[in-house]
Amino acid sequence: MLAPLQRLEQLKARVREAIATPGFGHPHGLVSLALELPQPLHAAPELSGPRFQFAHSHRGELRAGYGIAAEWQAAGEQRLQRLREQARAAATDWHQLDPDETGLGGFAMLGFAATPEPTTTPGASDLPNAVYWIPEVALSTSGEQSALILSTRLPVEPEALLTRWDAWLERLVPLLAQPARAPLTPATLERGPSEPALEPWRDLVLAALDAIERDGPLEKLVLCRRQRLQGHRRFDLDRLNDALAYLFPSCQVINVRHRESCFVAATPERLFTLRGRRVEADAIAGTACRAADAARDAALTAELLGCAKNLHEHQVVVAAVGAALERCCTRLEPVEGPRVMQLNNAQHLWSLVRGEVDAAGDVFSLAELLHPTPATNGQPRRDAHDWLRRNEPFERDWYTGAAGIVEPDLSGELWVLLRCARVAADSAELYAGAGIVPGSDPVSEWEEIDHKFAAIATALQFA
Ligand SMILES: C=C(O[C@@H]1C=C(C(=O)O)C=C[C@H]1O)C(=O)O
Repeated sequence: MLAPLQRLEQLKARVREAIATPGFGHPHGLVSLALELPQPLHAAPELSGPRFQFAHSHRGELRAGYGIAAEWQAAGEQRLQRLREQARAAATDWHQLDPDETGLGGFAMLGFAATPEPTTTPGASDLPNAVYWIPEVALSTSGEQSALILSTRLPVEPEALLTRWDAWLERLVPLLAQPARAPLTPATLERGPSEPALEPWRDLVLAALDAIERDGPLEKLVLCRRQRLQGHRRFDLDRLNDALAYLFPSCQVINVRHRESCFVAATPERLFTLRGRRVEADAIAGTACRAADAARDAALTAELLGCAKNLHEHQVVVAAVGAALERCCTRLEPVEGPRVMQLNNAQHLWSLVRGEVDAAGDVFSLAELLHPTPATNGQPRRDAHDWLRRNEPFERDWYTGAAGIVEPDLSGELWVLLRCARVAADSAELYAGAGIVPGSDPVSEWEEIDHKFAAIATALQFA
């Protein structure tokens, strides 16, 4: 193993050396070059242009990408099947070079909006409906091992590639060694109106309850709100990432920026993890707030575990996740849970559903089967989707979509896009929702969503 590469000039020399090797001479396909970095990275520094980040403090994991080496976009009912075909074709011709034996390599990001219909509201989104994206430059940290990974389509002219990659290294490498910056004085953020406002929200919840209680298939609907926050300074993504990692160390801190605004989330909920043939999915539904006083907090936890309405809301999700996995698994393990997942601003009922997928299983087929779960949409899936399309006052865009890292063998992990905001310059739009089942009360659900908004709102104050 080579000594850790600490300086820009060393990395540039390594890149020049690598570009001259046969790996770059293939007449087609993709090549990724991984070079060892000396220290674990906790967050990916901000650079202008397209970027994404997935950072998980407790796990000590970071995956980030900048620029676009290759990407495929899709919308409509077939969006995941179409991306799957393209990802499969790309995977068969993707050469991985790992001269430092880091064990790390090129990867892609898969992300998609809540629903496959393209947005109809002008300006509502600057993210593609669904995208499979191989970044030109990536950072990867797993435990103590870190790498910088450069990827390109082939064939490529070596001198042009070297010029391009040198420019990336010059922009990025000096930022990797920067010490954490001192936090800013928390800013006052002005709350804009909530969409819907309280009265129309009450009507919406009552209409949902009516639809559920009528003789029909609907068992559960998840309704959401949008809240605008206006800051007095431009939000700083590095500081926002630091604050989210500090406040939510057990959540996945996600950023995705394709064009202008940055979609940011600190989500506790995995859609699934697929490693080898083993799949693990979270079922999270049923929420209580936290209390500063330990005895009160324990009482809230006990209440949540004993609340029939929350247990029913949770069970609907467990059953749907189990049924989805049954369709692609050769073996399912007994469900683990519900237990309580505690976050800074909320606590949730949480169960784990695990199994072994059949030979056809990959991230795309699992995403198709599992997304959206009744945790964010409702049950049954199609009826809930149609009801929400007719009744929700705005488009969800990527909120309650999913995103994550896909390995070249099409295994990987996707996260449900919750506790999120679309951040542009000095303003942010926050999205959050709550599950409605018989017994749900409009005002309690309104307050539950306020607690969920607090996840990103608190971090934005320090950005
Ligand atoms: C829809 C959201 O959260 C979902 C709804 C929950 C609930 O209603 O109890 C809990 C966790 C999430 O699955 C959100 O945070 O926006």
